[in-house]
Amino acid sequence: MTGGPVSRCHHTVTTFGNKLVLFGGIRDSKPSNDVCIFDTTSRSWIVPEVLGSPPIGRHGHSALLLNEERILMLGGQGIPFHDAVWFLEVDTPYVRKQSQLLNTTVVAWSKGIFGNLPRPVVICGPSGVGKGTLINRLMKDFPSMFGFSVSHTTRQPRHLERNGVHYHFTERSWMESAIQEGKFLESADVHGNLYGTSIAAVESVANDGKRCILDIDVQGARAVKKSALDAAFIFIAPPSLEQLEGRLRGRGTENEEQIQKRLKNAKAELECGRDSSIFNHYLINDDLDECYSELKRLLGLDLVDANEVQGANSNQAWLDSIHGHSAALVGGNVFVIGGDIDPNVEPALIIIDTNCIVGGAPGQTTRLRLVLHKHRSELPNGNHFVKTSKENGHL
Ligand SMILES: Nc1ncnc2c1ncn2[C@@H]1O[C@H](COP(=O)(O)OP(=O)(O)OP(=O)(O)O)[C@@H](O)[C@H]1O
Ligand SMILES: Nc1nc2c(ncn2[C@@H]2O[C@H](COP(=O)(O)O)[C@@H](O)[C@H]2O)c(=O)[nH]1
Repeated sequence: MTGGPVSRCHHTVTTFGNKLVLFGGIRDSKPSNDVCIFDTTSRSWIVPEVLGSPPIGRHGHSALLLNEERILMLGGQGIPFHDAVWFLEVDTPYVRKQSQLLNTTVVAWSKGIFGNLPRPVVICGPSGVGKGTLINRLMKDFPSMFGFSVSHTTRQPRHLERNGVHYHFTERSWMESAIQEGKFLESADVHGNLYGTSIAAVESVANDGKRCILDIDVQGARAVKKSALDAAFIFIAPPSLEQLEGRLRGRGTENEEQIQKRLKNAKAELECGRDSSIFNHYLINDDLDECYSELKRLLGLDLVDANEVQGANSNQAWLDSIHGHSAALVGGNVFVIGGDIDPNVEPALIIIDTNCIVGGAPGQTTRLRLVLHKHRSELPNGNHFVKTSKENGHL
């Protein structure tokens, strides 16, 4: 409990049960992204535990409670179209579970996406099979399309491995606490070290509008399968255990004891790779070029020219820097009226359908749908469109 949030203006306050959820505004002359909750029964302020990567600070945005479980935050001055919709989950199953775990009030951020994002891809297979080689090639050929989920690990960095690029190299005690705090999507003991995918790692790729690639072991794949992340699962197998051993030795990054441990674990992993309740696809990495072509085919890239691939989300400029507008919810449709979209552009009417949204924290909320976007000049009766709509009983 505190005496209340720092004073501000151009924020939003949304009613949720007996609580008021305050977000954003100009605070200390800067756009803020903090969340404070006022309990109207006890008349006291609560500072919640905020999970997920938050949006950058904003003011002049609007906020609406959807289905008594999440608050849609829309726009904000200077906020680009691709960052305009965020959800603050206040009572979803994920938030309820985390509240129980952490024994405190929890809210969680999830970025809103129009349409479908391609599913994240989990690449799995025994150590030395060539996962990293295939993923590096994919990232090099399609840099604007794919982003790598940088895992945390307690193992020592290899020669040329960079912290924050290949892995976040971490102390076990730090990682164990972070896992307890719910910051990891999955984690596992692999070949004697702790590895894990943080929620932030997956979110950071998705927030860049890219398709996330996870290179994780079979225990991790099992855990991700059970999570809210709707991913495609691909298992990569070697042509033989002898060739796997040859590749591991040829790589020259492990000592004899570690090689033996990895080869021993490979046998169980190869059995698990055949489990069709987890893996959608099974590839044998014999000839590298052939395996890479097959991987591209599975990902729908076989007919795509790597040089022509652009980033996602290119046609939503109608939400660019929308602020000072008002928004109302009717039957799952968000009606956005007015607002300074751009000093040179007149106010508009925008209708966004939230009825089909899927996903949510930890991760993004997708399948938002644009129903209508009209400039003032395109609306009936020019300046009086709100009055006219009231008279007609609909917008
Ligand atoms: N099809 C292939 N034929 C021969 N060598 C290969 C093939 N694919 C990969 N390699 C080589 O095998 C070694 C292991 O590959 P890589 O490091 O990509 O494996 P990995 O599956 O990512 O292993 P880890 O899980 O331990 O990170 C590398 O030296 C790589 O050049
Ligand atoms: N469950 C997870 N497994 C992971 C993760 N990151 C990597 N891995 C797997 O560990 C082994 C060994 O990797 P190495 O870099 O030490 O050779 C390999 O199978 C990886 O796929 C993770 O975040 N979670």
